[in-house]
Amino acid sequence: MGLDSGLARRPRVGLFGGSFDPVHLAHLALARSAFAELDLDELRWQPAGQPWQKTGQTGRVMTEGRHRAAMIELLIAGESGFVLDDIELRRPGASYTIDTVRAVAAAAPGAQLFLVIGQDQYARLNTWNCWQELLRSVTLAVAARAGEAVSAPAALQGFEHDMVRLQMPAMNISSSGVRASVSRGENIRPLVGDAVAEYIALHRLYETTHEY
Ligand SMILES: Nc1ncnc2c1ncn2[C@@H]1O[C@H](COP(=O)(O)OP(=O)(O)OP(=O)(O)O)[C@@H](O)[C@H]1O
Ligand SMILES: O=C(O)c1ccc[n+]([C@@H]2O[C@H](COP(=O)([O-])O)[C@@H](O)[C@H]2O)c1
Repeated sequence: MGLDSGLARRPRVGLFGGSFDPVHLAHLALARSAFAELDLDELRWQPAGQPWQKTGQTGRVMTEGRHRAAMIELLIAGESGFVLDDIELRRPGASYTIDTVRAVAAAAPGAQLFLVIGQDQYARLNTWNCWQELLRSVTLAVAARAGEAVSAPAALQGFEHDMVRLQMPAMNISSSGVRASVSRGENIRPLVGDAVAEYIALHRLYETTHEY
């Protein structure tokens, strides 16, 4: 055993899950903020296969996973430390983050895991599957959303957990807003960047969306 073996730095891995339907520039800003502020070795973008809270009750149909993944690849091309991880697209059934965390932890024992989310998801984290185990397994990294400063929701108060506030200033961009803009024929380049806007136009995504 080497003299400094007890001092080895644990790999710091960020998990960034989302519907990403489509991915947009606030996602990129959030990922960059997390990567820099948390001193991550790697940030994994993990598009959800079946985001059950978005599809379950409403019956909303997600854009095919291959399109959502392709748009992420375009957006993160050239960003060092960012990887597309299709673990949730390959897993059948509802996408539960706890299953992903268990799988990543088993594959990378010793890694410190950071779960990157926006305040809207932090506010409802107690509705997630096995949320208490999840909170014991990761450090949350939370960003403000427009009109929603980072703040622990009442339902989590009294349940100790590690949480880091990200410094990223709130950005008023959402996937639902992008979908609505496309269906109105507006220019979405300022919301998603050129490459993703061109992909959406080429594949004629979101043109016939009726609910956002
Ligand atoms: N503008 C934003 N600022 C901070 N976090 C964001 C922003 N947009 C999305 N996120 C976070 O990114 C993650 C993935 O979000 P998601 O793919 O659902 O995008 P969305 O814009 O919230 O989508 P929708 O409008 O369809 O609900 C979530 O944790 C969400 O809170
Ligand atoms: O694990 C759960 O039960 C759970 C419930 C709601 C959301 N999530 C995850 O949170 C991430 C953001 O979700 P969304 O709906 O904002 O795209 C995405 O990876 C979802 O799979 C996870």
